[in-house]
Amino acid sequence: MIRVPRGTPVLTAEQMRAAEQACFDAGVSQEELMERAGTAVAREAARFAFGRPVLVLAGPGNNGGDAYVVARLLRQWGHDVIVAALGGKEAGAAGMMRSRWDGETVTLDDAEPRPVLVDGLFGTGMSRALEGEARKALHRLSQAAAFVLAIDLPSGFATDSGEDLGGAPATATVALGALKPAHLLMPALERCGTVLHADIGIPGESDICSLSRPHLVAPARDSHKYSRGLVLVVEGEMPGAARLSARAALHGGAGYVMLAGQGGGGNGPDALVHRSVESADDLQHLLGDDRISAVVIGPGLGRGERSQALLGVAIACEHRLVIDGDALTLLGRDAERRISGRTAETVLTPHEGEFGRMFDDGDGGKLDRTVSAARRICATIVHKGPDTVIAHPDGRVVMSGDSSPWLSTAGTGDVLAGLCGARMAKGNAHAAAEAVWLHTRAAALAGPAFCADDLIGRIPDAIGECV
Ligand SMILES: NC(=O)C1=CN([C@@H]2O[C@H](COP(=O)(O)OP(=O)(O)OC[C@H]3O[C@@H](n4cnc5c(N)ncnc54)[C@H](O)[C@@H]3O)[C@@H](O)[C@H]2O)[C@H](O)CC1
Ligand SMILES: [K+]
Repeated sequence: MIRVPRGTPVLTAEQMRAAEQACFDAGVSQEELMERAGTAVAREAARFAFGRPVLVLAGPGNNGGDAYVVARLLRQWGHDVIVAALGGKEAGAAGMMRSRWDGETVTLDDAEPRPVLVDGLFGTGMSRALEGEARKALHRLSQAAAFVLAIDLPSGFATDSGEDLGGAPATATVALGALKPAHLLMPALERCGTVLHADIGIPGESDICSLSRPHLVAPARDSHKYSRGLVLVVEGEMPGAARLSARAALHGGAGYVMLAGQGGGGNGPDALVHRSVESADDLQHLLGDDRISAVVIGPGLGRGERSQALLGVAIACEHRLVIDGDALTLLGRDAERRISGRTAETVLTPHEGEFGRMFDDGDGGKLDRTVSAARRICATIVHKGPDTVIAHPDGRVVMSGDSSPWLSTAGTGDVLAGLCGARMAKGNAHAAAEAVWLHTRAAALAGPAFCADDLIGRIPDAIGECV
């Protein structure tokens, strides 16, 4: 189920205001923008209302201004609409839209619940916790509604971090002009419901965009296993995890996958080549093979001295490197010092706990913290979770908010690490986003209650949708 529009620019509140200002400077009035915003939302409200009575919440700012446009248009189209207002601007576009509403208006306190609620209390201007009458009424009215449509954002969530400031959930949200980080970050991500993007003529340029299906190309006719990429996966104390990564790399498009360690390869596919590595010196020797395209270390690595020594050799090598799992824990707060000097492309794939152990928490949201860490460490960070943030050192960011909750099972992180290795093997700058998309899509195809081995089996189908 596509919850968020794919490949769509994501703008922060400040970037949004700058984009709106650029429109005003180009001669588009705030009233015109508000009319476009309100029309886009009214069309969706009419679609979902099915003729049921509508209650429109109008806040004190421009989100409220949009709400008055929605109410006026729905009434013109024959819908039964009442506005519940919280204060309200006299001046400006919002004041004008408020004055053009000639239907019934009640206070939030007096508002009776109705089946369809349009939430125009607060949007990107949310600056502090929602309290008092506004919070009480919003929760009372949204809980009683059968369908809640939020204008731009569900009221009560911080635009740039997705933090819950006392907000209430929506069934669907119409994102105006561009997506905002809150549409793709927990907990707001879960409260937006289905996000619809309304292009209202605000050109939104951004380094941040939502994840989209990659365009992959089938191997050229003269390809061979080395030209498609040799991925070496380092085995550690738990060889099964490395085997999951290695199998994921094989199905993820690598031409040749080598499993290097003491595990003997287990009963993995015969296509998986096992090379015995006892010591760090053995690994160092193996990494001297310049046919290697990418190295994956961390899944099941363990945290003992031998693991630390293997990690040291992998970091020092000249190959593209994926660092996951135990290797991230071994790096800890030393990550920046040990990784930032690498010349070859490096991708770290931490979950929230591993990220917190490597980087100071800082007070920003997940997006800010990941972007800042990627810049500092000069590596790509795939900050995993239901809201995955992929931050590149050059400032490019891809956000994904559509992953299956069934991914919360052992080994799926190992699979993603192997997929990253396979996609990096071709040396493209979008490898991490490709891997995350394939991982997310394979999970959707695997349906409910899959295990990591099932997930691997679905990767070719996901690739099939991209070539
Ligand atoms: N993106 C677009 O293309 C357009 C967006 N529009 C709409 O404008 C809002 C943003 O409007 P703004 O006036 O900046 O802020 P809000 O309406 O979200 O908030 C109103 C006002 O409320 C005050 N406030 C903030 N937090 C609280 C709180 N916790 N309790 C009480 N009051 C609070 C604060 O002073 C805010 O200024 C955007 O979301 C769109 O809906 C344009 O209308 C059209 C183009
Ligand atoms: K809103």
